[in-house]
Amino acid sequence: MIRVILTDIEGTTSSISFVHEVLFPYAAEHIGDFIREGAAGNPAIAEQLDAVAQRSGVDRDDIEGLIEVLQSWIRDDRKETPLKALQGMLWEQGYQQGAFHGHIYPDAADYLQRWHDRGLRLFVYSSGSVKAQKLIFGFSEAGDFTPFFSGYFDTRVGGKKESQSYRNILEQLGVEPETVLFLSDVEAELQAAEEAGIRTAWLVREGELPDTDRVVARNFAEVDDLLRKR
Ligand SMILES: CSCCC(=O)C(=O)COP(=O)(O)O
Ligand SMILES: [Mg+2]
Repeated sequence: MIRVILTDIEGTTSSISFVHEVLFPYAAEHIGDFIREGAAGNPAIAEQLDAVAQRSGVDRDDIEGLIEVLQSWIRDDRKETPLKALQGMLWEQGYQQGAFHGHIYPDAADYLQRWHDRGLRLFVYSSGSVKAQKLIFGFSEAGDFTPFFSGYFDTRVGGKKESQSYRNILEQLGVEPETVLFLSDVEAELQAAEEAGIRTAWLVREGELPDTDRVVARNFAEVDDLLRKR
């Protein structure tokens, strides 16, 4: 029986276009000045720049070089943990200033609340940092959804296409794999979760349905139908 829902964000609870056409461009526009102003005096930024330098091989004192690396990672949608941490800090400014609100599909908003009220425990697993996850749900256009979530996981538990990451999550949650349903729009993530014994549903929100043996859902109402049948 499913007792835990673990959900991806981009393409699952929220649109890919919001992430790629609003969040990423905002980060690209502001990250240079954010780092130039904070590199020396802000230990949280400095810590991430240490990691960018280590990962890229660019000299730690070459601030413009590090910014260039970060810009290229944004362009290439690289799921690098220090980039994701810095993006979370930047987006906090954007949300707080009202530059944008988090997108959440109406069906996701509806069923997250219903599942919470029904006693299911809800967790997020996204490549976006935990801070970014709390922001998109906390400042969503439909209100604050953070009270419905019991916890958040990001790439600090490992990459989303690696089965060990899901084993790490199971260990932290202290639950049996077959009690967890993972929702994602990316098949390689579903495959990795299944290798850890977790149940999955593939969110295919647009376009043709794939020819697959996997459990597929168009939206969270269809996921709910699956839950009720299990
Ligand atoms: C947490 S909102 C920003 C999402 C993000 O930065 C990202 O890379 C999307 O990753 P996901 O694992 O949610 O597909
Ligand atoms: Mg996704």
